[in-house]
This record gives sequence, C-alpha cells and structure tokens, in this order.
Amino acid sequence: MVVPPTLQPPFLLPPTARLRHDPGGMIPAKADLRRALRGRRRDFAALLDREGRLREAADALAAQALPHIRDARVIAGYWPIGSEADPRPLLHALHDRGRAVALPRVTTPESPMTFHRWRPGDTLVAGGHGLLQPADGAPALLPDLIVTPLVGFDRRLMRMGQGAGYYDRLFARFPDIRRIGLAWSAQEVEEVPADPWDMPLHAIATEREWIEPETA
Ligand SMILES: Nc1nc2c(c(=O)[nH]1)N(C=O)[C@@H](CNc1ccc(C(=O)N[C@@H](CCC(=O)O)C(=O)O)cc1)CN2
Ligand SMILES: Nc1ncnc2c1ncn2[C@@H]1O[C@H](COP(=O)(O)OP(=O)(O)OP(=O)(O)O)[C@@H](O)[C@H]1O
Repeated sequence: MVVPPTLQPPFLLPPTARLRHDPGGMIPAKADLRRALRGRRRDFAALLDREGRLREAADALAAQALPHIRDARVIAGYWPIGSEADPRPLLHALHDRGRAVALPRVTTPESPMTFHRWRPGDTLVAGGHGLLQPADGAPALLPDLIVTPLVGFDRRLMRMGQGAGYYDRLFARFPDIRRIGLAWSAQEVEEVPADPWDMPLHAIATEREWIEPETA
C-alpha cells in the first residue's frame, strides 16, 4: 500500500507532538505566511539585483556572520537557490581560513539530509527543486555548526523553512550542533507561528546585523 506523504509517521517526534497543536485555527497561517515571505524574498533580491547590489549584500552577510562562526571546524552551509540569502562569500571565507565546509544532499523526502565536503571549484550535481548538491564521491562530514537557509524568521530566533522538514528533523536528531540562520533583512516578521517541534536558532545573520538572544 502506498502511504500518502501526509500520513507518514514523523519518526522523531514524541507521540504527543504528532497531532498538530492548533488552538487558534492557525494551520493555514503557516502556509500563507510561507507563500507571502517567498514573495517578499523574491522582490527584495530582485531589487538588489536591479540596483547591482546582490554581490555587495552577500559580502555584507558574510561580514556579519564570519566573526561569530569562524571558531567552528566543520561548517555545513547550503548552495543558494532562487532568491535565498547567498552564503557563497561566507563559504569561501571559511574555506580560505582552513575550515572544512560541507553542503547538504537530499534524496527522497523520507531520507535524512546528509552533508558532504565542498571545496571551491567542486562540481555540483543537479537535484530536485533546482538544487545543486555534492556529487556521490564527496565524503560525508558531521558538522559542528549548521548554517541554514530561511524563508522567514522572527526576533525570538524562530524560523520558517521550505516546509519539507529536512532541517527540523536534522535539528531534532542533533540538538547540540549550533544552528545559525541566514536571511535577507526583508524576511523578518513579527512572529513566525511555531509548532511543537520547532527549535529556535542560536543566531541569525542578515546583510544588516547579527541577531542573538541578547540583542534580539
Ligand atoms: N539552497 C538550499 N538547499 C537546500 C535546502 C534549501 O532550503 N535551500 N533544503 C531545505 O530543506 C534542502 C532541500 N530541500 C528542499 C525542499 C523543498 C524545496 C522547495 O519546495 N522548493 C520550492 C521553491 C521555493 C522557492 O522558490 O523559494 C519549489 O520547488 O517549489 C526546496 C528544497 C537541502 N538543501
Ligand atoms: N522532529 C521531527 N521528526 C519528524 N518530522 C518532523 C520533525 N519536525 C518536523 N517534522 C515534520 O516536518 C514538516 C515540516 O514542518 P514545518 O512546516 O515546521 O517546516 P519548516 O519550519 O519550514 O522547516 P524545514 O526547513 O525543516 O522544512 C512537518 O510536516 C512536520 O511534521
């Protein structure tokens, strides 16, 4: 029997968290907000692009994040798709400083995301959703810091991603690994609707600032 994806068990959740907690009838809110925020991110990146400032913004993002994450030894980043905050200058800077850098690889929706070594110039392989991922031969690495792309975030350091659950499941499995979000400043909202399984980030970098609990 083929089980529809929505009925597959969320394996890592405690039984009480399996039913969506939705006291105020908020379930559509998350999907609506995700759509709105993707639109806002696209508009913001398009504006930067029109002004010829995308590279400058990516450099500013790297400058905000680098001082706070350069102590990590193995950093998991991501290869940007669409209008995501561009972490590439940051990944190059980390590599230049002798850090190991890894990129995510996903296969099926159920399989956990894995991380594989990336070095400048490595060939990446097309995955679904426009993703470029490390090739089969790239060695798997266990990061001590994860840099995650965001669709939206708030000052409590709660995040919203693609909604596929890859990062949620990863964070539940490795709660001790530092979780740093990257976003364009335009992706901030007053409050991301949080589900029981959502784990806050330790910090967020935008092209404008570094946001930590003390400064939030
Ligand atoms: N750059 C990047 N790499 C990543 C992720 C990500 O969000 N960004 N992932 C995070 O999980 C994993 C891949 N999973 C993904 C799951 C769903 C969609 C997705 O639904 N994409 C939309 C396009 C969204 C947009 O235009 O912004 C789609 O295909 O319709 C993308 C990636 C690992 N690698
Ligand atoms: N710890 C977990 N174990 C198993 N499934 C999980 C876990 N956490 C979340 N999920 C599932 O992942 C799906 C995506 O959740 P959510 O809408 O919160 O995504 P998100 O906040 O955009 O994050 P992501 O970047 O991980 O996609 C939900 O269907 C949820 O049931």
